[in-house]
Amino acid sequence: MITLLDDDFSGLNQFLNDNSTSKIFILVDENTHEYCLPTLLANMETNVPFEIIEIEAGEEHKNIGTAVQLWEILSEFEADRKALVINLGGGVITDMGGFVASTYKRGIKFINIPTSLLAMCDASIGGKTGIDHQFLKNIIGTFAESEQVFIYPKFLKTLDFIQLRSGFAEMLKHGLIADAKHWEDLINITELSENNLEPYILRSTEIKQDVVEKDFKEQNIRKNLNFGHTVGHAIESLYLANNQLLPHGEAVALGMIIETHLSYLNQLITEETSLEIINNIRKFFPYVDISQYKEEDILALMFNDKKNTDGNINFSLIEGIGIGVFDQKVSESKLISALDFYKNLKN
Ligand SMILES: NC(=O)c1ccc[n+]([C@@H]2O[C@H](COP(=O)([O-])OP(=O)(O)OC[C@H]3O[C@@H](n4cnc5c(N)ncnc54)[C@H](O)[C@@H]3O)[C@@H](O)[C@H]2O)c1
Ligand SMILES: O=C(O)C(=O)C[C@@H](O)[C@H](O)[C@H](O)COP(=O)(O)O
Ligand SMILES: [Zn+2]
Repeated sequence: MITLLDDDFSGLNQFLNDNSTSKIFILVDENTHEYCLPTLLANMETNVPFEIIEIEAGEEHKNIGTAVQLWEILSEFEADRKALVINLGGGVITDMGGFVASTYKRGIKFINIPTSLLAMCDASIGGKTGIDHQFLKNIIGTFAESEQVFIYPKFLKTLDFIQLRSGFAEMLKHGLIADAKHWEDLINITELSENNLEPYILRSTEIKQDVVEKDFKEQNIRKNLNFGHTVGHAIESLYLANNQLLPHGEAVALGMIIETHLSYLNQLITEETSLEIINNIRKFFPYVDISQYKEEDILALMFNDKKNTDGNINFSLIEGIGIGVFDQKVSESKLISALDFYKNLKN
């Protein structure tokens, strides 16, 4: 369940009041500690004792080392099965906090209070939790639903532009796979800002929630939400492995460009439609340099994608604006040609 929070956080307080909880653990990173926690603490009304747990910000900390630290902290504080974890942060916090909560003592309750655009529109919803391992994205994880998601759009006021744009990529994805009108609305935004984007957050959450309700464990239609991610995750992994920063959404934007071109090469969309999509994505996103990575390394990572079966890469592509299609096979030559297509966009 997704609840939009008013300034007094009454939706959250109602939840806390209705649930019998032994102790609350609020998970933050250093940024959400500084920018979001004060608002939460000023408005949260509960007699339940709470602890604040801070981890370092960034994808490079979404790993087993941090998970171990968090399990140990829960254990030191004798968190029992009636404890509640509040994940206050971006997708790293909601993925990691959800993973830790869903595995500690075989699962304790958690709620998500997303603070980045990406987490509000995508990561906090749908129960995919996880951590990266050996630079493979979300390779260890669980499907575990949060008790509730509480969205307070005003948290976006302190989010920087790069992170805002990163979340915008997932919103574009929602339009491309499920709602041509959402896509149109988004590409007509002239300047990305929290004010201009706020009206469209709700639609993205609806699209995500609707897909997840139909296929929680990603057996079929949920795979559409992975559009742009087969290539995107491979590139994100290579950046991570090389200690370079590439926000998730930028990797997804690049992935969507390449996978849109693949949709054209597989004759699912016309060249005209593919160029319309690609030009619009490029209006918002900078070129990501992938020339330093070998094609064989990119392909090897894609062969470890979670959607694959029987040694085949299963792409989630589009067969029109607003129409996702999953389990699509692509020949290796088309894949290489799509990577080359992207490299040639550099100039
Ligand atoms: N589970 C899912 O369905 C799902 C969906 C999409 C993405 N993800 C995952 O989400 C992660 C990306 O999430 P993200 O983009 O939110 O990254 P993030 O959590 O790293 O947040 C981005 C940066 O913004 C900062 N930040 C967050 N909220 C802020 C605020 N209100 N003010 C100031 N700074 C703030 C964070 O501290 C961080 O430095 C990736 O790990 C990705 O794999 C998961
Ligand atoms: O919720 C989903 O399903 C998605 O695919 C949403 C993606 O935006 C998200 O990045 C997700 O974490 C990717 O999942 P993965 O299974 O490919 O790790
Ligand atoms: Zn994503």
